[in-house]
Amino acid sequence: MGHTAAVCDSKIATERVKGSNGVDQIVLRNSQGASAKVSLHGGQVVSWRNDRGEELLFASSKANSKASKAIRGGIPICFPQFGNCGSLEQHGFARNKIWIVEENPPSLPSKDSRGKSFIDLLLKPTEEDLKCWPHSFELRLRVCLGMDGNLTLISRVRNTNAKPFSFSFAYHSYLSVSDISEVRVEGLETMDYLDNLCQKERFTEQGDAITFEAEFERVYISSPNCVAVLDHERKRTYVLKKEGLPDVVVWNPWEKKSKSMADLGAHEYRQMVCVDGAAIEKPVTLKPGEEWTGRLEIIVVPSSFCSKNLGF
Ligand SMILES: O=P(O)(O)OC[C@H]1O[C@@H](O)[C@H](O)[C@@H](O)[C@@H]1O
Repeated sequence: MGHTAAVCDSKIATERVKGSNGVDQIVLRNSQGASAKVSLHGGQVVSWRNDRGEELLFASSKANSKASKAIRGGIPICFPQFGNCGSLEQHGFARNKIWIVEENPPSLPSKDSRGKSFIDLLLKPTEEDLKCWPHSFELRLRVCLGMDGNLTLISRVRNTNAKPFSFSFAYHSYLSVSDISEVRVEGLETMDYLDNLCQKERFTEQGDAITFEAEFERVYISSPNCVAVLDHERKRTYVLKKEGLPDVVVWNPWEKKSKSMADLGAHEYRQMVCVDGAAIEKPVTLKPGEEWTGRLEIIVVPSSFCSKNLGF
């Protein structure tokens, strides 16, 4: 992690450290000892720890250390394309670009800053980006760590072009779990989904909750704004609350696919599940000057708390 230097964004003191891929990361801390780390590579949250120092996001032991690649784990930002649905590279270019810290971004509601440690990042297209996606935009990301340790990501996309454009977006959130066989995703019952393992065919979720026993790759359409991921072994529940993000992606590569992924350890698929707040099925369209906001808050609670208080 080498060099450290103080970064003051004038609102809150944060720290800048060098990531193992050589790209700077911003460390956010709250007064309770929780922390989050955001890489300028991709605007990707690469670590989120609670006040006991436990890592809440999965990070692969074989994560690529090249500065040109997204890290396998954390929360990569997929923009302006999700997956391979388009002419761009898989999941779009934003996760592979170097973002900058923005000192004075346009204001956000006070709930997205009050009492929180936060950092604002900005991505604008380069000449190179404009050749493959000819739309001028500003993509802003605020990452906030609350007093309670909650993690909130707020993305804003502004059309700075003279013509409308459309895009897809996802917070590709790799949650750390004890073992995938212990995991249950609640809140997506009866929802329609596109199954990426069946040529994106549309089905309706029949089960009470999602459990995992094979490769899983679905986009749940127009899903509720609150989804819970329960880890029975750890008795820990992640609650994802989203705004402006109608869809939820649920992904686990399972054994065979993970063997083909050079940056994932042989059995590491068991320690992760991706549950993403996303806008995929209906791409977002912005007219010149318009702005879109997509907000994801992740809360971690004991599982007993969740079932009693969150209505699952
Ligand atoms: O390996 P990547 O590009 O980070 O993508 C990871 C996975 O992301 C998922 O969202 C896709 O549904 C999978 O098909 C893909 O393999």
